Amino acid sequence: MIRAHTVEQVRAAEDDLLARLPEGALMQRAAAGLGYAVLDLLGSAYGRRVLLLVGSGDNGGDALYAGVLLARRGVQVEAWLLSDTAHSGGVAALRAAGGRVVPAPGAEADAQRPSRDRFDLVVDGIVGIGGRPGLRPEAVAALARVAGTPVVAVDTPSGVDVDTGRVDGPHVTADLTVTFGTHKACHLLDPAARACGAVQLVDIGLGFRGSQARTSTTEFSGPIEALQAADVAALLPRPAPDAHKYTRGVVGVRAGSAAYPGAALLSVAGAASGLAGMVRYDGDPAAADLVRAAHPEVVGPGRVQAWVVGSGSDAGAEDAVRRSVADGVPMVVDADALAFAGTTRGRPAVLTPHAGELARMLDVERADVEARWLEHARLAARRYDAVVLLKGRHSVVARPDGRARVTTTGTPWLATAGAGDVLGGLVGALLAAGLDPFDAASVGSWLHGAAATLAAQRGPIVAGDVAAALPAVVAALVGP
Ligand SMILES: NC(=O)C1=CN([C@@H]2O[C@H](COP(=O)(O)OP(=O)(O)OC[C@H]3O[C@@H](n4cnc5c(N)ncnc54)[C@H](O)[C@@H]3O)[C@@H](O)[C@H]2O)[C@@H](O)CC1
Ligand SMILES: Nc1ncnc2c1ncn2[C@@H]1O[C@H](COP(=O)(O)OP(=O)(O)O)[C@@H](O)[C@H]1O
Ligand SMILES: [K+]
Repeated sequence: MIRAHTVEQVRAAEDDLLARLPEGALMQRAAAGLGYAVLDLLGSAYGRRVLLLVGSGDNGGDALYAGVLLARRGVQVEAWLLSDTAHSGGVAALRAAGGRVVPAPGAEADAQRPSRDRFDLVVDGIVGIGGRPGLRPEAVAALARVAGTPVVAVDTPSGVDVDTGRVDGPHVTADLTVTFGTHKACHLLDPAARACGAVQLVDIGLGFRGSQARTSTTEFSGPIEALQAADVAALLPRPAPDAHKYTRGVVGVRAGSAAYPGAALLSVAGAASGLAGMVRYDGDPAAADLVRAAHPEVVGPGRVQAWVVGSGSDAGAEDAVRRSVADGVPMVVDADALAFAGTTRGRPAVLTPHAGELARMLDVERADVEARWLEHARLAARRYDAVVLLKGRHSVVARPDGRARVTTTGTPWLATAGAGDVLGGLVGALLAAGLDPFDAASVGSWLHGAAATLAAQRGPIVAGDVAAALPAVVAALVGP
């Protein structure tokens, strides 16, 4: 499990460790991890040209000492200091290792112009966890001079809001972010996560004790996690040796309509992933004929352990929600049914809006949701007293108490019509199999993204391909 920690928590953990280590040891660990990551990306050292953008703090210090490691291996390293108080030990060490140091803008810098504007790679050591969101003009100007060059961000892409994943104003967009000790929220949550590129964690020995909530300071707070393959494997329902179809759980689908029969098929395809014992379809008769033709194992209405409601339900959504709520079993509320999500209060439920649907549910603009994914998912979870799975590039699953998980599997090819219907069915199957709404939503979202990535290896995908790839993803996790 990846757990993001706040800046405050990182500082506290760092204090514990600093007290036990010789001065500078922690920075050397970080810089070594960073330096080797840069070497990996460069593929070779001798004669390659790397630019360090160095701010006033320890983030710049990490960049400078990584530059020392690179210079010793034959990389031509140049550092542009963006402040006249850059890490002095790091500056001296880089000079001693043969690196070129260009002072901060001013009289001295005018006398010593940067050697060139062409580099193989830029290391962003402008600011890390000590940075305020946004960039100062000198940083913006320096980045503009090397636009188009691959960027490795030190700890965080400078300019993003580390603890919320928000992006207000100019920021670095990296190809790789090398972070230290633990992930931070900005590595998981969009839009900041998009600015990170790939994220590599370097272990520097930081330890985190006690509850994460301990040091939380905002009203809507709580741990932020990202499931990994092993976590999903551990949570996946598997048939007991003496299982029969009813003990494995029955999932019911109330989706699709005469106008949208395809939604019934796709919702059922997600539910019929094999993770529950049986699938029932209870919807439009014409859609039911199509469902039976495509999925002969699907049966008609009856008792279920979870309902999936709303994908393509059209005018039937309100009635489908009402009848499902009356059953008292956990439910997935998707698409057309989200307009009636208020009536599920007090029942275990997973609401699965995309950003536009969540904006309507909260009466805000879609752009607001897309600027602050976590905050809006948490707000909706609390307001609707349900688990909210806010779908997007990095989907966010939030509980009413603020705990949240971010899905990092997936591919942009998944942005295809009907993909959400498959997801709803899959989450319903996991609910029916006995997972609680938070686990069902986050495990389902992880599997859905992984299945899309697998299917997309053969080329562009449609929603049905995602459902078809689910068994192979499950097999890779838990074996046949
Ligand atoms: N905390 C830890 O556990 C470790 C931290 N290390 C490094 O230290 C970094 C944190 O260092 P610092 O606390 O010195 O903080 P930073 O280096 O992130 O920023 C320091 C200073 O930058 C200036 N600043 C703030 N916002 C700015 C902006 N938007 N534009 C330009 N300048 C701005 C401020 O004067 C601030 O004090 C981490 O991100 C990491 O790279 C590592 O060396 C090792 C371990
Ligand atoms: N850019 C993206 N990268 C990865 N996954 C995406 C992206 N955009 C959307 N998705 C995923 O694709 C699915 C789309 O679902 P949804 O918006 O409900 O579409 P539909 O209503 O057509 O089924 C969601 O699971 C969402 O997380
Ligand atoms: K940085």
